[in-house]
Amino acid sequence: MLLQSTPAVRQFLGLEATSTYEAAKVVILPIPYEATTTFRKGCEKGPDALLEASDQLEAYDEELKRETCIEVGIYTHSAIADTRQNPNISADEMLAVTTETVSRFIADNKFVIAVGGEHAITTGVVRAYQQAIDEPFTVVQIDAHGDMRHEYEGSLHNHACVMRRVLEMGLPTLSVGIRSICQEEALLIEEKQIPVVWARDITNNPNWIEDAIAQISTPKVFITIDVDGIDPSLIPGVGTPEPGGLDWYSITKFMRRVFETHQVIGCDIMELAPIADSVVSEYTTAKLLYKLIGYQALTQGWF
Ligand SMILES: N=C(N)NCCCCNCCCN
Ligand SMILES: [Mn+2]
Ligand SMILES: [Mn+2]
Repeated sequence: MLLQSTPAVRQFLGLEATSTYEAAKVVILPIPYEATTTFRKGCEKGPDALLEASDQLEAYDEELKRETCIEVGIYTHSAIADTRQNPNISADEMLAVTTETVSRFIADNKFVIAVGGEHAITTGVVRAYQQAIDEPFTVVQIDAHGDMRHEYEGSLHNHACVMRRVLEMGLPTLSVGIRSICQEEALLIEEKQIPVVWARDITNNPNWIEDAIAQISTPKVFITIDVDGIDPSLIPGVGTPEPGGLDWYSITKFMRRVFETHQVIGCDIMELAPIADSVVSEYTTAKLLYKLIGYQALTQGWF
């Protein structure tokens, strides 16, 4: 059922595809939380910028040959842990409300896509899935950075530590697009043999997608996308841009293959920090989010 009245919360794709929460298969959860970003700030503005840009997306997906949003109800929830409203939200408060909110959506059998905000949020999202699912799942990370530091700038929940917290949950991981790590992370990756697809190897290996897929050790997968994993020439609006990132068709082809070969239980898209007078970062990120919904619909028989 499409809502007739204008919803109080800006909806992904605008009014073209608004669904009620009850009718929606997909719930988008804006989490404009920013507390530990280093270098360039602004990712607390990411969710709103993405939603505004999404108005300009075509409902029709020329790859899937479907109007995904018409066939798959998409509901955008109100923002949580909004540091624009309350800069003093603690990491523990953000994690608690994130886990509680995502848990509610999981219990309602929704496919959740959380939109940050800084990458530290992902700890709260993954906790919700680990509490809901009694089997291990692989956290597939798209990122320029390892984010495997034990702590950074005095916090265990710095955005540079999120994948260390995930590893501590005992979950298998696969990190893709990595091209910036510290010595501590290099030693950890070597010692624990953590699966990493290095950005530089992607350019040298035409079979990199299937080789990466082969490293996923569980049927279920959670995908966390730090948009700085994509090249800054495509998404310059990030906190710490690193050259040599994934291009559009690399990320979308990889995502489609992950959806085709594994059960994706949920996703998040983090670290979009829009640039004034430019829409390319938020538009590209919005389009990537829509592609994820399309691949889930395609592989789950929602079409
Ligand atoms: N977005 C991220 N995950 N960034 C990682 C933290 C930045 C580390 N800079 C280290 C600078 C040392 N001079
Ligand atoms: Mn990053
Ligand atoms: Mn990250």
